[in-house]
Amino acid sequence: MKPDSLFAQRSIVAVALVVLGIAAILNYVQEHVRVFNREQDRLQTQAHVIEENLNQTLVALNGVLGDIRQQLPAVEPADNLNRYLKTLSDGMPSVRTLAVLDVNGHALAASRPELVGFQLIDPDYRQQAEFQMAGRLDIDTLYISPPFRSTLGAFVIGVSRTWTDSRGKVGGVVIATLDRNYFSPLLDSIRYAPDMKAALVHWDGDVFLAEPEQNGLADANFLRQGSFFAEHRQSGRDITVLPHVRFSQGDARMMIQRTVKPAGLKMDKPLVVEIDRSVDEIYATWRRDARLFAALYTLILITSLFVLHAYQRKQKEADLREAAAAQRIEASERFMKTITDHLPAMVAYWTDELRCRFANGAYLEWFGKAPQELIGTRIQDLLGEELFRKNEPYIRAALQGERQQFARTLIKADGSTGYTWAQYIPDRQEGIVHGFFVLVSDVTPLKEAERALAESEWKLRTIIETEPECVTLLAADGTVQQMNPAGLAMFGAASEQQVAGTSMGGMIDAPYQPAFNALLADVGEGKSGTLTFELVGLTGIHCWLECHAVPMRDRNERITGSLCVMRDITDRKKAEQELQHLAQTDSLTGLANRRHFMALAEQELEHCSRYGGPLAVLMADIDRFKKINDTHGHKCGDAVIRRMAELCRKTLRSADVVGRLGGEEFAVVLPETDLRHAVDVAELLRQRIGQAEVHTDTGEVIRFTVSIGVASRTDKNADIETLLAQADEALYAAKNSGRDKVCEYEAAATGVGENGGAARPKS
Ligand SMILES: Nc1nc2c(ncn2[C@@H]2O[C@H](COP(=O)(O)OP(=O)(O)OP(=O)(O)O)[C@@H](O)[C@H]2O)c(=O)[nH]1
Repeated sequence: MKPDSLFAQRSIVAVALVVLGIAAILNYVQEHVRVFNREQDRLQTQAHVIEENLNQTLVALNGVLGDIRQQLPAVEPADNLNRYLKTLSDGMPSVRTLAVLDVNGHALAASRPELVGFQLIDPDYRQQAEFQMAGRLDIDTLYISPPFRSTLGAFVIGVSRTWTDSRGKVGGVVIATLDRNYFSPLLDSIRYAPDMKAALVHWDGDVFLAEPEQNGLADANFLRQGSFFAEHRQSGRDITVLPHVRFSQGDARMMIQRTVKPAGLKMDKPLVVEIDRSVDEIYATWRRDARLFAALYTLILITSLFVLHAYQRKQKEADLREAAAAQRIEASERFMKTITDHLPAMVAYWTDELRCRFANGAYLEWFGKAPQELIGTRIQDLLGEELFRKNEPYIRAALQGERQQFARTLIKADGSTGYTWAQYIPDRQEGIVHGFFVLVSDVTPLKEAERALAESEWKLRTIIETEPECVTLLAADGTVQQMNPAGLAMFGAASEQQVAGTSMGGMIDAPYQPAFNALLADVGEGKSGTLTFELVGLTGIHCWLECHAVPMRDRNERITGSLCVMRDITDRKKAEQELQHLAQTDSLTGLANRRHFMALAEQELEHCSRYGGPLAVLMADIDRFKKINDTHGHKCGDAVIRRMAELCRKTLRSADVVGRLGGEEFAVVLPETDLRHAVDVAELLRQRIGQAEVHTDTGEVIRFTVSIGVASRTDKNADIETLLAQADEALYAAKNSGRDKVCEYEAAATGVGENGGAARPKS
């Protein structure tokens, strides 16, 4: 809060308090005047009540005294007069005694008969009466005596009129004494406050009656030089109001003095009613209210000052907090501006009235504006009508609280085409949209990169789709995601949908599936590998594929699957198989040649060694084959050899391994066959060969025989060469024993065979 504001607040409170104080003071001054006027009116009214009563009394007495005076000659004797006076006196409660006095003051008749003959009048009053009687007599005047003590001791005022005898000579006075006991309650009745005093005073200053009764006051005389009473007398006014009199002792008082002198009544001296009240008591309520207000005002003053002080202190604290917050906001705004100015994007804020409130450096630069030019500008003016019309739906939607994003192609200031990606982000606070943030990114490089990427993708796709090899993408679980047309053709699929989601492992032949799964597992670990396998496609086409698999990774280098490039190697595989077949097969007989036979024999021997079964070997050689050749020609010799091979195939089991070791020599491995059964097989073979015929082109029939050596595996450590050598030894024995024989090899050779070797003929 500014010092000016603090001062203003203090001034306002001070002025308010002063105004309140002045208003209250004015009000209390007015109230003071009102209290004064009201009290003055009330005192005057009360004085008037007494005056009226006295007026009536005096007028009535004047009449009564006049009546008595006229009746005097008629009322005789004295007793009758006494009764007459008593009757009149009883009818007038204010009158204590009615009496007819002679000039000496002796009672000639009285309402109280006991007074007859006594001198009733006070000596002072008698002097006055005598004075009246001496010649200044006025029979029309009502004489009011000063208060005096009567013969019976009562304190009275005498009211008298002069009477004359039949000769017109003054005979005395007709007098009525006013009873103080009658006027005392009357005077007391007009006192409406305890502090109120009332007195009935004779014109000469003698006090006749005072309420409340005060010691000595009844006998006091107010007619002193400079007294208030003397001033009232001298003023000649009927009424005197003294708002603030102070006696030598006592409090200040408001006093009313009223002369009692009925109009039309001739009196020698009037009476005076004097009423007064204590000024302190008159203003007691006012003063109490004023004190109360003063206390209240002081309380209000202190409270106001305290509240103001507390409020201003809180305001100062709030100001400090606000200033700190403003500093933070300013720093934050500076920070935000620094950030936004370095952002490779245009940032701005538009209010709900579509006026710019903030724009970063890039935004200003794009539109070529300075900050002071742009802030407050209408968006229509900045964008222009055409662009505004295009963007207006997004603007309206953003102001409805919906986030907007859209692409826009713009012509830049330098004339080049720029691509932007705009976002309108509503500024929603407590459900109300106050404006929206604009974030515009220049995506021209991205667009160009996208275009280049699209071109690259198109090229790649073209390559893949025209690639004669199968290119397929597999998911991490080995299912097909994508496959190019060449791949679809290999797998016999009509469309990509037919294979999409299918397990690749399930599509290849069962024997290769473990190896293929192992390959995918390796790829899943980041390795690459190659596998050749056979495949029977969906349409039943058989082919050989060579698959090269590499891992596929996402942008985080996470392996997401595998890329498999599969080449159809069926032709190559067939050629290889053909070559292998040729390399392993004897071209004349189709049997395994020596090398292949030896390999197969090794396998069988190894199997036998592993599982512990028996195994036998035959060595067969056509007898005197040279002669056949020589007799029928080499071609017929070949036919004999082929027939020999045929008979071997027909006679022996498929599990038996037959090979042509060279010329007319054949070897056979008989798995799971002991020597005895091997000899039987050899014998059967010998017999069938012996029964066979080969027809030459010339119609001749060639018959031939064979010698067979049999050896069985008795020594577990014996290799195939040893066994063949043993069988060959038995063959040698068969040859030597006359041919067309089967000889078995015996380990403990004792005279076996014709040459005494370790073989002996079977038959
Ligand atoms: N037609 C033909 N003859 C062959 C082939 N290979 C070897 N020969 C001949 O087979 C003959 C083998 O003769 P020999 O080794 O002397 O034995 P043999 O005449 O059968 O006499 P024994 O074995 O003792 O009964 C030779 O004359 C070879 O030229 C062949 O592939 N075809």
